[in-house]
Amino acid sequence: MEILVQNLSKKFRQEFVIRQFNYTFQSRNSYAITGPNGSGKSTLLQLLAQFTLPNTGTVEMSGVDPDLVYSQITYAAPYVELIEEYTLAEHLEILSKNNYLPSSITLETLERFIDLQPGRYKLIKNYSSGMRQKIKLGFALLSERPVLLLDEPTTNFDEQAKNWFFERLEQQRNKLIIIASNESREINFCQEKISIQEFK
Ligand SMILES: Nc1ncnc2c1ncn2[C@@H]1O[C@H](COP(=O)(O)OP(=O)(O)OP(=O)(O)O)[C@@H](O)[C@H]1O
Repeated sequence: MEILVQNLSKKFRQEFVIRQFNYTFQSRNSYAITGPNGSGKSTLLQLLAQFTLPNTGTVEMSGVDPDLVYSQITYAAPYVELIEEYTLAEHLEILSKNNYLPSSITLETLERFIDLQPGRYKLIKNYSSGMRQKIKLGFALLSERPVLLLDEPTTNFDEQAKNWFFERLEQQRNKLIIIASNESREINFCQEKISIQEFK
């Protein structure tokens, strides 16, 4: 499977954030999107996930209906929020119903995977920011969708949480992984490096 991106451009007001981005992303490969703050890394991930529309260009996924590209993608980012007033179990129920997570994932599996103490009735807003980040990443890593988009995944993580994340990410090398980052360990995990500055 591959993602073919052709002539992708995005501007906000009159300013191009990304201009003429052409690239082919391959399954079983990993890509770091790098660039300074405000250079367009998150915008590129959002374009790939079809969260936002481009001004020009296309994103095609081999063998997938163009309107269903999003259904092949998992996406974890600081701005993709959990629902504060819901519990972990309620999130799990929604994500299973939407086929984001396999129905075989139980609350116990999830809590074990993300190393959390059982808390059936604990609301998301009562978890720390690092734990919430772990929950988001846990959902993305437990999904069986073939494309994994991660925006600054280990921001706010301590060393132990970073180790937790990279051990599990290593087991996902069969997916197509794209990480927007300026953090050396995240960049070094990836086989390919793409500087967003080349597409201005
Ligand atoms: N919805 C929007 N409306 C207007 N401008 C936007 C919008 N989204 C992003 N931008 C602008 O586009 C530019 C790129 O933002 P983006 O968040 O993609 O950068 P980034 O490289 O991910 O930054 P960071 O490293 O700080 O997370 C910025 O100048 C930002 O202000």
